[in-house]
Amino acid sequence: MTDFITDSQRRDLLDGVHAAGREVVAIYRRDFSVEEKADASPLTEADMASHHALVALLERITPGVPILSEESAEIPYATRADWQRYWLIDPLDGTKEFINRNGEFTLNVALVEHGEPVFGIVHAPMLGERAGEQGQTWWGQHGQGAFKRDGSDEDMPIHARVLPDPEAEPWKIVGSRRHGAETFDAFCRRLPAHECVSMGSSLKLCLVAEGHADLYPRLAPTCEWDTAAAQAVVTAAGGQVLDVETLEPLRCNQQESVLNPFFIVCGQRDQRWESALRESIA
Ligand SMILES: Nc1ncnc2c1ncn2[C@@H]1O[C@H](COP(=O)(O)O)[C@@H](OP(=O)(O)O)[C@H]1O
Ligand SMILES: [Mg+2]
Repeated sequence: MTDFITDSQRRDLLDGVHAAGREVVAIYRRDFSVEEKADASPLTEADMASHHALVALLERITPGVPILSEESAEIPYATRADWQRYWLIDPLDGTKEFINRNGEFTLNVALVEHGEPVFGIVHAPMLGERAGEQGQTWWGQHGQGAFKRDGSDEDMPIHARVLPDPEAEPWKIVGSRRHGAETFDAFCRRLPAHECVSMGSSLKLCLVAEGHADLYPRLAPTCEWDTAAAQAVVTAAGGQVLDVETLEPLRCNQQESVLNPFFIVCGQRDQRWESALRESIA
């Protein structure tokens, strides 16, 4: 459990992430330029505006705590390996969804302690009834639980749900709009009765955290900043984010590479999906 983030710091962080979200929304609503990064992935003005806003916020609230952002990731492992505690951020996850203007993008801020995401905020400024003003926000903190804000500052507790009897209620499986469709289908074919839903960005993990989805198998690459904030939400909501090979929780900052192993997000472990997973990745 982290007592590093006090209630007042958390309030300031949530306010600051919302302010960064409003900067992103202003860009979303006008014409914006799209560049290509070295790895051929897109970069917009909004990614950089959010990056600068979040870095300034974190430096103000927790001076001296190191920050690793998708947009300033060139910090060698020799330096990062000594970090006991750091902020890991993805200023705009789902950049392609942002460009397509379907609203399924998020701002992601995680506090990682000894490799474990212990606190996280995921903010989707263009979702919900007050899209573009308050949007929707999920946050979780070890020892405090997980919560959703939907259009207001009210924190509603959320929980990952117990897997239903699939004969009575099909399992809900969430997958990416763009990545890993073949392996996702191979896994789903081996499951009992289920329904699939597609979603962009770290919102997929939030759906499991709030009990709107049962499983999110990610059998395609992601980076640590894509998942850390939402992993903190999922675990605080009673769920898990597990490496598909070891079924151990994902850890950050364990090596030079910031690539995650393939993983599955669940409310709880269950033999039925574990055997489907083993067969589909064999
Ligand atoms: N080949 C690859 N290697 C690493 N990460 C990848 C990847 N292909 C996609 N991703 C990650 O997957 C995220 C999008 O996932 P999804 O399509 O499920 O929403 C991207 O986030 P960004 O939008 O922040 O770049 C990106 O980080
Ligand atoms: Mg991302």
